[in-house]
Amino acid sequence: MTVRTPGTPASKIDRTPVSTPGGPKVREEKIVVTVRLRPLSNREQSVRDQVAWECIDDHTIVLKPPPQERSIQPASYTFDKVFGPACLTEMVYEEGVKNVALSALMGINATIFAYGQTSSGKTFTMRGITEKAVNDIYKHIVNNPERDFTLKISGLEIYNENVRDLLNSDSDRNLKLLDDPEKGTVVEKLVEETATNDQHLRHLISICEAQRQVGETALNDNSSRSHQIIRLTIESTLRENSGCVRSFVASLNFVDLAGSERTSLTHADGARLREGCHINLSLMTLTTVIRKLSVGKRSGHIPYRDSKLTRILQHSLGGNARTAIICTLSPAMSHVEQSRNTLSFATRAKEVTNSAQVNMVVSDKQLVKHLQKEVARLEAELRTPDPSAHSGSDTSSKEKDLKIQQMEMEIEELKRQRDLAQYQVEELRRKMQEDQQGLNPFESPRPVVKCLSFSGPLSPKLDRKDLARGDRTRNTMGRQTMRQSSTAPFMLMHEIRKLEQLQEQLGDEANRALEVLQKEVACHRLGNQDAAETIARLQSEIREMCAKQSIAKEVKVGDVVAVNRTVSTNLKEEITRLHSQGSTIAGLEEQLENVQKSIDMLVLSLPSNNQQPTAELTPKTKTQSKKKMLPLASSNSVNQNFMISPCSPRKVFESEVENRAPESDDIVSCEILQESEKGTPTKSEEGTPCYQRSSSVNMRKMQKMFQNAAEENVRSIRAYVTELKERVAKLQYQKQLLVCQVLELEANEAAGYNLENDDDVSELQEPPVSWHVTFRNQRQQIIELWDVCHVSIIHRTQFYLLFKGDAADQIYMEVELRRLTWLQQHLAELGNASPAHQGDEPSISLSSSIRALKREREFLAKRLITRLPAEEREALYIKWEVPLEGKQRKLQFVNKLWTDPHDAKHVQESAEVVAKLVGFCEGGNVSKEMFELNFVLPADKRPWILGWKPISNLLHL
Ligand SMILES: Nc1ncnc2c1ncn2[C@@H]1O[C@H](COP(=O)(O)OP(=O)(O)OP(=O)(O)O)[C@@H](O)[C@H]1O
Repeated sequence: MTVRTPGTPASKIDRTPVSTPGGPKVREEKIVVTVRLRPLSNREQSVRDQVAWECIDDHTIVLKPPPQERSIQPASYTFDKVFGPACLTEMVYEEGVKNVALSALMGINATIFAYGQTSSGKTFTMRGITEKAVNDIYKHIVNNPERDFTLKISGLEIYNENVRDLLNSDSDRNLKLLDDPEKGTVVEKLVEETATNDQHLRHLISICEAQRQVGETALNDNSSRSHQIIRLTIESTLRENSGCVRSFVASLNFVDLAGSERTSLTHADGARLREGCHINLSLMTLTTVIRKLSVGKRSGHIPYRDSKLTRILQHSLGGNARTAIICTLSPAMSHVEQSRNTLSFATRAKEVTNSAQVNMVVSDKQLVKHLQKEVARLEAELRTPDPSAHSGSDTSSKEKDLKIQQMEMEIEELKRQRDLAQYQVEELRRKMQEDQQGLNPFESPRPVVKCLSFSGPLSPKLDRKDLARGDRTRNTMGRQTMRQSSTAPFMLMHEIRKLEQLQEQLGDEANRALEVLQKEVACHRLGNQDAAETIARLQSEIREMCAKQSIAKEVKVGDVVAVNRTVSTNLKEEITRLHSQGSTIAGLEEQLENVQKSIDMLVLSLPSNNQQPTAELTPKTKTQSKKKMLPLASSNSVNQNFMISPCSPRKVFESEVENRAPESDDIVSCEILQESEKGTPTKSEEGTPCYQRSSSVNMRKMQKMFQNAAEENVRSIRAYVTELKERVAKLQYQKQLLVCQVLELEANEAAGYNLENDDDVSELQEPPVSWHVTFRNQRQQIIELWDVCHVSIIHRTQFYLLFKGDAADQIYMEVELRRLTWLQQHLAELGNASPAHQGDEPSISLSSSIRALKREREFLAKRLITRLPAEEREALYIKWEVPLEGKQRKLQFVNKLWTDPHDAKHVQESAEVVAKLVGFCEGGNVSKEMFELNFVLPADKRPWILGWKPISNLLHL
């Protein structure tokens, strides 16, 4: 049989908090500490020992040394209760521990300790307390007939650190303590007897006491030489018919400790001395545990395991139990020091907090009983269908229906999810097939990744400002390129062809956009001959461009593979051809830029931009506005279609033909409309046909509608052109990337790598790295290269804020990295030599980069005043450690930005500051379009942006 520790009184425990309405779930409670001062013993009286202590009230005990004992300082101690020599044990029980002891009847573990020096009255007190508690327990049982109570008792003593069973007189052996993950510490094979009644219980208790080790010392004829623990386990359940299967279960421990003793006073030797040592040692551990617990449970390690006593009583010390300690004192002057120690222990114990809970248990036996009853009831119900039970079955059938409905819905949902998943798989498969066929490299970055991106880790970290390391990076990149598939050169050419097809497509789209715009202008009848002419000119240029491209198109993609034996020659030819075509893309960009300008002009001329509110219009302005407005409305149908699919002008035009009436008809219909609204034709100042204005409300409404439609049309075209521009920029980027790769291949070839015999490539191949990791590595490398190459910090900020690891950013990251690597190499080769001139622009050099960066920092320093309020500036100076009294603080501050590429926080904060100064973050809309990737010449040329231009010049793009 196994006794359970107080924290785990039963095998299947479902602990629920102490039911204190409105109170905390776990009852946190300090240990109840009382002091009992016994009368002077006969022995003490016989040696004329004097009384040193006095209980001055119910809570305070004071040390009052007699006048002749001048060396002893008076002292006062306060506790939950103090009991003087005249107090009976009953009072100690009633007022000191009863509450705690009887908690066990409600499922709360409880422990009552007696602590004190030898012969101070512990055993005397605990015997009385145990007796009183047993009385009360049985009184409670009698008073609560609705509950079934089971009382079990076990008794053990810890003698010389051995655990002995006090109910098993045959067993003299040391019982083992076992650690159970669920129950805590358990004493193996400890006898547990079930008490049949109070008499039986008392008898069992008396057996325990009789078994206990007692010996005579100089201070006590019957000195307890061991710590005794009598444990009552009380389990109570509501009686059978209640159907309740949960029980309260708790342990009530009566702990009579052996007394601390001084060998000098007990005159112990031999066995007594050995006992005394063990007693003192385990009490010392108890004191340490209490001391540590008194300063808080989280005060580090609590040495419960240092003695068997503290191990067994762990739950009573700061755990799941209510605990009361009675500290017993001898009043004798001769024991003042020992009594002081006891009071000091008591004072510590007052500060220890326990967390008691109600222990509920579901016993297997009860559960089986309950289930058997339930089964019997259901069987009976089935046998005799009772009409009253019918309504019940109706309810349950309704519940079933409801459940079935619910399940059907769940099945439907699951089916839907399955179909969706199947569809997604199909989509994925289709896309993969498309990718393999290389249908459209723009739609997804995947083909680029497959053919162009690095698969291995990037080059090692660059040392700051170490241009000489360019070689290493270059070689690493070269090797990385080499690690790509041996078909890389063919794939490159394949990619180039695909890009060209795309470029052609873009040209087509731009042309269509222009056509739409031209029609819009024609309909507009702005009289803006210039705009119409410009657009016509642009159209013819684009047509010309398309014609040029068709010659190049004659080389089919498939042909590339056919000529794979002369890879190097082909690549060189490709480069030459690309160089010759470089201006085409630039031209396309420029043309689109012009289209946008034309649109801007249109926007400026729209009624909304120069029209006053109708009520305030002068007759002249009214005439003008009407003149502009009506034809625009007539073309509305075209542009509504255009708005639906701005990226697919082919569709737009098809529907345009179907839906749109001739322009002249539109005008006529407008005229008719106005005529019918009793307007009179008139002439404008310019003498162009004009339409009668209507003063009616309907006419005003119509005007408003037309105006809105016109604005919408222009906005749509504008958005479309912007998108085209972005796509052209992307195309440019991809082309650059290809050129970079071709250059690298050439360089590698020149360096002796055998492109066509790449047998050991597989050996070099490294496991694929996830895009996220690659992105982080690439970004870090880019940041370091920016620093090394003194790249514009505005550019750095733009790039840093724009590309944050999106899958679609791969190509941009690679191009940036390649450009920078190229630039680093170029700068290293050039050193500080005077740069050669490329056309009108001087080629970039290290010193020119540094100068440009310096100018940029000066510009940003000036912006500090206009962009940031004084308080924010001051805060930044403090944060960035710019001396408050220093000169040129603005420049000092800006000079600190973007200076440490290895500090991620510094980089982030630098980017944030620069973004604020330049105004990137305003409105929170940082878009890729906004940056235009620096391939389109910025309208607002700043010296720092020019820093990039020579790179493209050097690449002849
Ligand atoms: N409150 C009291 N009133 C009268 N007599 C008392 C009281 N307390 C203790 N005594 C007597 O004092 C003597 C010693 O008491 P007791 O054996 O209980 O001390 P103890 O602390 O258990 O000692 P030990 O640690 O050596 O076992 C006993 O003879 C006991 O009857």
